[in-house]
Amino acid sequence: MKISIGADHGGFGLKEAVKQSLLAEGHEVIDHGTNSTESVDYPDYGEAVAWDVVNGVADRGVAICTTGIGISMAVNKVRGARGAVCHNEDAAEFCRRHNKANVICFGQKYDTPYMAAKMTKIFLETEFEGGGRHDRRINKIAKIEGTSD
Ligand SMILES: O=C(CO)[C@H](O)[C@H](O)[C@H](O)COP(=O)(O)O
Repeated sequence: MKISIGADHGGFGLKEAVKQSLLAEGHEVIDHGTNSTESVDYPDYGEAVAWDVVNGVADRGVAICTTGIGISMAVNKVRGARGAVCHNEDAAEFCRRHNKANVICFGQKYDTPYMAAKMTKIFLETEFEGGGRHDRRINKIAKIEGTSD
């Protein structure tokens, strides 16, 4: 798959680790940076990842900051992006199965490289269940933001 990834200075180290795990799994990676621990602004990186996914440049996205919170807020401001902050495997699975998340968000403060790589793998390999109630809810989210899914 083609994966867009981005992080601010607070997520830089974890981004590098997740990027390496993606490459090792044979994925193509679009890396929007940042490329050091020099202070930057997380909305710039969340937005870049979200647009890649929404525009079909990437199949899925990974966005990382210190907590995962700020960058997920930025991701979710882009119409059609569904960013999910995950800190465990169950969340990584269910954000796909029920919520059709297209961007997974991590917090370097909470998520180890091992766990982030594991959650990313689950996120990429799990399909949206679809079906009546899940489609209906995704469509309601799309309606809130003025898009159809
Ligand atoms: O976690 C974040 C946003 O939710 C960011 O990664 C920031 O690093 C965090 O807000 C701390 O900011 P600082 O400029 O690194 O002190």
